[in-house]
Amino acid sequence: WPTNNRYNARFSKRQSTEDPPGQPAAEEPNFNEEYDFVIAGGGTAGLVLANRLTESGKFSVLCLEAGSNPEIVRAYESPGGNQFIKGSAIDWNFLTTPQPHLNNRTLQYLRGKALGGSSATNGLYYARGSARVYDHWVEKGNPGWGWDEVYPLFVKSTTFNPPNTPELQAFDLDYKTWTESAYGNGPLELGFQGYVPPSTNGFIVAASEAANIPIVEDLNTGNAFGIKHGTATLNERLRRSSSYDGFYQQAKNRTNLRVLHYAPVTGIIFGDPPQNSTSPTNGTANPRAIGVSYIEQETGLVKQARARNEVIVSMGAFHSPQLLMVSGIGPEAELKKVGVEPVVINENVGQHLNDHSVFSIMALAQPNASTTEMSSSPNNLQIAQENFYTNLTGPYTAPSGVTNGFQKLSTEELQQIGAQAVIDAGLANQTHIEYLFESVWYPWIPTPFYVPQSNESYISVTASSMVALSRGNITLRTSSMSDQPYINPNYYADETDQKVGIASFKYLRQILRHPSLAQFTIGDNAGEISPGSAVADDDDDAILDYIRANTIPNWHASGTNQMLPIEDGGVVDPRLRVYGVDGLRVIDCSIIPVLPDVNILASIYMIAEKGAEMIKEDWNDES
Ligand SMILES: Cc1cc2nc3c(=O)[nH]c(=O)nc-3n(C[C@H](O)[C@H](O)[C@H](O)COP(=O)(O)OP(=O)(O)OC[C@H]3O[C@@H](n4cnc5c(N)ncnc54)[C@H](O)[C@@H]3O)c2cc1C
Repeated sequence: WPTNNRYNARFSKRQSTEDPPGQPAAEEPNFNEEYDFVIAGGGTAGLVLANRLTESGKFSVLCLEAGSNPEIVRAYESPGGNQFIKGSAIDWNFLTTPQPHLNNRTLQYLRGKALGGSSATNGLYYARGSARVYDHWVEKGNPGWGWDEVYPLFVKSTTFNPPNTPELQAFDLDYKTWTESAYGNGPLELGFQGYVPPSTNGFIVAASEAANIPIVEDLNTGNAFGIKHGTATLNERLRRSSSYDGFYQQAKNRTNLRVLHYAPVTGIIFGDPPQNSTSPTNGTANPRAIGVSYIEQETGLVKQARARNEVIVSMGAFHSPQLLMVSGIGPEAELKKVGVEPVVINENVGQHLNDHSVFSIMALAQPNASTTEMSSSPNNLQIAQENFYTNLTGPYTAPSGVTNGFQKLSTEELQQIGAQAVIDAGLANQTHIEYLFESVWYPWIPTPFYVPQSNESYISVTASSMVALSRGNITLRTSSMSDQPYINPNYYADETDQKVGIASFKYLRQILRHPSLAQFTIGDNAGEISPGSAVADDDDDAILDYIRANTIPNWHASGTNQMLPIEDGGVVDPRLRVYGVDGLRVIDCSIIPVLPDVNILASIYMIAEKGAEMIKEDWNDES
């Protein structure tokens, strides 16, 4: 990867005798502060790192977060309040580019903008992938990331709260099972949602019988194939446990940790390491990241923070590649487009965006089988909130859906539906489709077939391919971090994704029509109103049209700084170091080389735990 000397020309410290006669000395960064590590982004991964890197006391750490404290949108803490985060001050409110394979629709893309990042705003569902997922990462060129190596880190992050208190025991406990040894005593608290309507258990039985998904004790022990009530990031008072609530609260009073919110990072600074540096990469010819610039929004002042050891970028799948690119690390044409002088050309930065997406079938439901009514009037919401805050009862104690089942298709079935490419990609031996139950109308958009009415109740059954092969990208709008990048997930570009989508639609119908679930619906065809009878069971073209009209993200964007050999599309090596640069790692969802076969939050906690462990090894912290 070619480099140039921009970092030297702009920022290197030079002896005045070395400067050519008559030339001014090179501009030096005016560092305001100095730490061992500077973490750009105080989200899910960023706050795990902030905690782990300061626990022994050996290092000082600055962590910079663009957003606020999440408590400015208090609804973030409650399961029922999840519906009020979308469009609020703790979300980035991104839009994708028009999606060519989804009728050119522009999609809302949610992303947490606060300490805790997306762990403070997400759907609360916690799941580890199949062992095969991580072993696959190793096969792709990432030693050290196999299931046996990463499983202890999944365990380390978490504490499981059994439903032991009188309040939790008052809820229906069917299918709320767990394997005790799968959890440790870490800062991230897990437990079960509270109230769920009876249709939720109906869904579990229906999915197990109609889609051949076994009812299991736990999905977090290396076999993600099965169904039960999901583990949720909730404490025993059913308040959200995010990286802000767990990892940050545990570490915030340490004198060697400084965490700033309202402090957006604007660029990475390159230059020489400090003279007494003991960097493991000291003396290489690579440019070296020595700090970051940021805006301290509360004073309006621009600051530059020096990182004696390393800069760690943890800004998520969209902003992390954007920061690399505006700082000079990225595809040549992309940097040229906005006039950024290259530091390291790497064509892979911002590419290979991989995401899961969802679509649903909606049915008219009996009011007590749905939680739609809770949100249908301010009065109902007030009652639900009061019940939650005073005695931990009622529908506000649960998000509208964290009961998910994961289906594994046989090799024969994959071939029969036209998904040989899934097998070829090494994804045969994992789960293939996630089925989700929502006790409301979901996704929240109307479809071409039905507009949700304020006086009706709904349930939705949702499918998400866990083997999405389509790839999109993140590209620059301008050279400034103040402007959102272009986000193109490119859903359904790959024809195999279309085949898997059609197959999963057919299973959704079978699940909805199964008597265990259909009994809670109103009307013909198990209450199906979207798409309803206009789309016949065997009309694949009409099914695909429906999917194109109804798909939204499942919020698992990843891969834009893949951990892979550089010749295979990589941006970081297996120790999460950016190729061609010293003193710079990326540790967040952007490094994922192959998406897990479940929702990805648990894997981000694991990646951050592993990143912290590797940094401590490299900098001789033996704690
Ligand atoms: C709405 C939603 C629902 C989801 N539901 C689930 C779920 O139920 N289960 C599941 O497993 N996964 C879910 N996910 C996915 C999961 O939460 C994310 O993949 C994960 O939290 C990402 O972690 P991260 O550390 O990579 O990024 P984030 O947690 O997003 O952190 C990135 C941080 O960087 C900050 N940042 C950005 N730019 C700058 C800048 N210039 N300077 C400083 N800071 C900056 C951001 O504000 C943010 O705090 C969901 C995601 C969303 C958005």
